[in-house]
Amino acid sequence: MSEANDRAVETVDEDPHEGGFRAHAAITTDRGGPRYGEFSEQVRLLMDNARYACPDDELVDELIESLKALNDRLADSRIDEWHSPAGTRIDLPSRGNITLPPYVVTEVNDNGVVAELTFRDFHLGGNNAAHGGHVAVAFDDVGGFASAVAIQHVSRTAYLTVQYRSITPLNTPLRIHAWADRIEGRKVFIKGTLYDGDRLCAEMDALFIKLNPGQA
Ligand SMILES: CCCCCCCCCCCC(=O)SCCNC(=O)CCNC(=O)[C@H](O)C(C)(C)COP(=O)(O)OP(=O)(O)OC[C@H]1O[C@@H](n2cnc3c(N)ncnc32)[C@H](O)[C@@H]1OP(=O)(O)O
Repeated sequence: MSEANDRAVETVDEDPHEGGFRAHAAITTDRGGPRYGEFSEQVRLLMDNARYACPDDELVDELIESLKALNDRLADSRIDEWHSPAGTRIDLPSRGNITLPPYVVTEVNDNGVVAELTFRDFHLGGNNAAHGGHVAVAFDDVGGFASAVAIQHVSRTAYLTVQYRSITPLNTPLRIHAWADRIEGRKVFIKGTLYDGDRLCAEMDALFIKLNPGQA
């Protein structure tokens, strides 16, 4: 890591370790400012381009210097996970979390959570199709969302299985749906589907456990 990264990590306050139940709900629409979404999009584009790039030596030298400079500037603005915009900006795709495949929630109701999800170049597994791991990541997050909606509490994935039914395309708006199939005490059984139009790409069967107060 760079010097700026070392500095940033040293100055982050120790997390009070409150587990899933935090005193302050991390839901915002303004952290990072009005152009934070554009910033996230540029980062995603960087990841997409890097996935497919084949730079020559001269360009690699140039890019390394540019990226070092960018990373130094970004590292100076690092804060702890609970206060960063990424993961809390509910007005942005995947709450502004660039590590997730971008999805936009279109429905939240008794039937669960529905979202429009697009795997991008960065999510390539092979042969222009999404990597299966990224499909599972999408199910985990939208499934966790559906669990939170069903029990109005934070829960954590105990298991998650994916049935890959057909190829999941990149750069195509897909429909992901997750819902609570049944709830037994702290256990929330979540099911999910991923469709490209009428074609079923994958299905999820998962168990989320409602966290106890203070549970880490
Ligand atoms: C707008 C904002 C949206 C916000 C939306 C945000 C969405 C984000 C979603 C991301 C979710 C994640 O990725 S979470 C990260 C990935 N998951 C993890 O790291 C979890 C690691 N594992 C754990 O922490 C733990 O094992 C837990 C919390 C899952 C369970 O531990 P516990 O709390 O001690 O519970 P425990 O007593 O063991 O189990 C409770 C009951 O569940 C059963 N059980 C527990 N695990 C399993 C299992 N794998 N398979 C079957 N059954 C199980 C037990 O038998 C028991 O049943 P019975 O005897 O009561 O019948």
